[in-house]
Amino acid sequence: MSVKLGVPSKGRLMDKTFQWFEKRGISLARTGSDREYAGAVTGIDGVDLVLLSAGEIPRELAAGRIHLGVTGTDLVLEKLPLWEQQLQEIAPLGFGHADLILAVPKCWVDVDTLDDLDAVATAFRAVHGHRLRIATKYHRLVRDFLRDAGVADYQLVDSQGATEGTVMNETAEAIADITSSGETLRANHLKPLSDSPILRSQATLWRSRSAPVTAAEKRTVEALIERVE
Ligand SMILES: Nc1ncnc2c1ncn2[C@@H]1O[C@H](COP(=O)(O)OP(=O)(O)OP(=O)(O)O)[C@@H](O)[C@H]1O
Ligand SMILES: O=P(O)(O)OC[C@H]1O[C@H](OP(=O)(O)OP(=O)(O)O)[C@H](O)[C@@H]1O
Repeated sequence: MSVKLGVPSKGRLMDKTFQWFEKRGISLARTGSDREYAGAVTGIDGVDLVLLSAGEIPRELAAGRIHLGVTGTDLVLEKLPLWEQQLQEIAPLGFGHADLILAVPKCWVDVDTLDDLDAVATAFRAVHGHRLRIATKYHRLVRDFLRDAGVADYQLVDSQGATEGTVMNETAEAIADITSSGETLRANHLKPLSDSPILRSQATLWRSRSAPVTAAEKRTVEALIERVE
């Protein structure tokens, strides 16, 4: 048996994760054809690379099907309410920085803060007969944040991608999504509320607290952590 290391299977997170491990003398590589999700680890013995969707890595760690995994703080906090009992944070990786924010149409000139949003949400319900819709895939984080801020007159609309387009498509009035450069918000005529972000996220290496390990695998996990910390 080997230690399983889960890494995002595509895009910027995968490339930067590979570079981060490479700098620490551990080479991760995809093997096979472009479309084959197979990989290999060299530079340390007894570790298997498991290529996964970034969004599924928290669940795989919590279930103990992988021992170590790289994914964003946002995805862990959204998907695992009791994450500290299930995972141990090993190291922030210094990339994949993004803020989870609430954004509204730029033309809402009187709405800049959560208090403004609260006022608009109440008025919106009175005028339209339904609650102001916020599109997001971060249901738990947004709900908790708005509850703590005392905002109640809204409904969440599920959006698993292209969330900034929902306002233009008239399926939501506001959005909650990750932003880094702000380009996507600007291109879709949205502005973030000026309050602090709901969450600041970055790519992080996590260890599962529940993955079963033999004595040899435990030594491998600890050796890998020592190499990268
Ligand atoms: N523009 C961005 N800049 C930096 N990090 C980002 C950006 N967008 C998303 N991320 C981060 O990348 C991680 C993966 O994002 P996301 O869930 O969108 O995955 P994905 O690329 O759609 O992949 P998959 O569909 O396979 O899960 C998240 O932790 C997120 O915070
Ligand atoms: O602030 P920016 O630098 O413009 O980045 C923000 C965008 O990046 C992510 O989308 P991604 O490209 O992962 O696609 P998605 O719509 O499928 O989530 C995120 O969901 C935003 O849409």
